[in-house]
Amino acid sequence: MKPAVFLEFADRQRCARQLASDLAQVLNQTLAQQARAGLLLPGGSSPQVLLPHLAAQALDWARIDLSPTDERWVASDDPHSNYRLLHAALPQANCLDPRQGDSPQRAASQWQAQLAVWLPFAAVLLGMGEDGHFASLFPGMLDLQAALDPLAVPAALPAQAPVEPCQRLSLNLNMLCQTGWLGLLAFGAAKRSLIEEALAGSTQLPVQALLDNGHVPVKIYWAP
Ligand SMILES: O=C1O[C@H](COP(=O)(O)O)[C@@H](O)[C@H](O)[C@H]1O
Repeated sequence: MKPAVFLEFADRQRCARQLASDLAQVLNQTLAQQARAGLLLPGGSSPQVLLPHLAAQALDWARIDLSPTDERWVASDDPHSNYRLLHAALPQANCLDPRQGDSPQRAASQWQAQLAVWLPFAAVLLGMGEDGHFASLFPGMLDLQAALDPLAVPAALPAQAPVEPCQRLSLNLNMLCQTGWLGLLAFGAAKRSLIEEALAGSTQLPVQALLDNGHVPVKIYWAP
């Protein structure tokens, strides 16, 4: 497999512009060959600069199936909801709410079943925390190793964050790798240092497993 590619930009706007254009190219290529394209995007703060650029791309949004890579177990209109962020920014896409049941376990299993119909995804973009987590796969989490196993059955699972909102839903690493294009968006010096350590193979953090996934090379978009 090709190694990860590290793309460095002078500022966040330039980074977001290029990433939006690259995502649009992948999605348009997919839509030229099939009826629908699956897109997974992260929540949190990093995509907020990306989403207006992405919304401005020439894309047939009605044919794009969109889901967050992970979700906080809060109401879908809560300001912490990743679904809320994506749906508000890209209202014309078919945005799937991961809250598909009345408990995290039931929601995860329904969300997983619905995503299985979209496979393979056209593109998956991840964010990363300063603790090295991606999606909602946090260092020290119960069953983390199973969720990071590149040979695990592609799945959605209940997850736990060390900070509020603690109860999460996340896709496992192998579900996130069922894609033709895999990207990681990260801003700031602290995240850059972590990525450099992971590229050198010297961390035990979740992001290390992402970069070493063995399925699909990761394109890293970074700006200060
Ligand atoms: O909790 C989460 O954190 C990560 C990173 O967020 P950021 O604010 O540091 O960009 C995010 O990718 C994930 O989707 C989110 O649920």
